Amino acid sequence: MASDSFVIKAPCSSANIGPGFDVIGLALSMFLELHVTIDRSQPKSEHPLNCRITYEGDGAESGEVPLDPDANLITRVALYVLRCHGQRSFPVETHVHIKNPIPLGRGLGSSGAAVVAGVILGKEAGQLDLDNDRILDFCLMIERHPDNVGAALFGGFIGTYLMPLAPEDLARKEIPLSEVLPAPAGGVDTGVDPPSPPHGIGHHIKFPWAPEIKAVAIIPDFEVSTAKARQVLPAEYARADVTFNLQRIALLPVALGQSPPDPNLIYLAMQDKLHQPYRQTLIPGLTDIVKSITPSTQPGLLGVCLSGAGPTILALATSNFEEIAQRIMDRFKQQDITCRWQLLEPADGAQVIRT
Ligand SMILES: Nc1ncnc2c1ncn2[C@@H]1O[C@H](COP(=O)(O)OP(=O)(O)O)[C@@H](O)[C@H]1O
Ligand SMILES: N[C@@H](CCOP(=O)(O)O)C(=O)O
Repeated sequence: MASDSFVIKAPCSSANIGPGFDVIGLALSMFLELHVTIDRSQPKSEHPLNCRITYEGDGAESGEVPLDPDANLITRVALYVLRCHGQRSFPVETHVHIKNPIPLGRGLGSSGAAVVAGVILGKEAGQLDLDNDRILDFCLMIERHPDNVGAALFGGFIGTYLMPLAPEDLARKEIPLSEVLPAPAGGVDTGVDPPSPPHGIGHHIKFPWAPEIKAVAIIPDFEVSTAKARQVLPAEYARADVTFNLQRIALLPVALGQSPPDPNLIYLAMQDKLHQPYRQTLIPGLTDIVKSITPSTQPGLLGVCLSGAGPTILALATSNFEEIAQRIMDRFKQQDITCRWQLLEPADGAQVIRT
């Protein structure tokens, strides 16, 4: 086909949902879109790596998202996929228009959606035969915790897990990120082939979700990078804290699938001792905010947790969404933090729409 035009759509996600650190992910109804046109009839391109990027959405005014194809996360990921298949650059002439409403660095999986969309962009641009399991392998070479990319790729409410790999595959999977996505080279191809992912790194299982449960995202006006929010976590945990989370993670998927939902069970099942207490250092008042409302003090509320690595707070509820959001925003206000809120619901996974 001489020219091709399509939209890649990937949802945002809320990871962990309390006790499910690096395991549980929930795809939600806010979507990154890549509007792509490829004109293969052009003899050559004026753009580095044959790709022009335009961007609208979160961070557009601050210029936080680079428009160089070897600096932008989405196109770097796509180039990684292309180069693993012997293609050194995008086809002449590729235009990627990014529409991104997902707030950057807020714990709603903007990077997970970007990585999933980037791998699919590489697949489509390179006309590659990659199924979703293989797409997940590529995603996991970049975003190494599977909860966000799993949710963005497969959609819905999921549990994710990594498989034990043979030693040579493990070494390949643990290759430093700088070798998978080399530092921006100013459009110059270093000619070095990147390491291809081992097969079957990660998998997922879908959990049921009771239709009356909605997600209220309370989004503070500051960023916390996921990398920084992982650095504050301890290397080791007390056995009692691990047991506490195991007991709750065994309840969570059952509790959120039951209709009608049991608010007290869900509230209990969303407690965590493995990541939220430590992230309080980056999110002022976090522990108090998470504990500030319960189903007995707020009708409609089911549970509250940190969304991903934060700073967004996720409240699951069946009604009174605005009141719940306002109560949490008031708590943040006591810390001089302003927020906005958005009502979201579970979403399907990434898709390609031909235009
Ligand atoms: N649509 C996008 N286009 C390009 N880069 C993006 C996009 N979305 C996210 N990123 C990159 O990912 C970073 C945020 O990732 P991260 O710290 O993991 O936070 P989160 O995934 O919780 O939003 C951004 O600063 C940016 O570098
Ligand atoms: N399990 C990860 C999830 C990070 O999610 P993000 O949306 O903040 O990128 C973690 O808790 O670090």
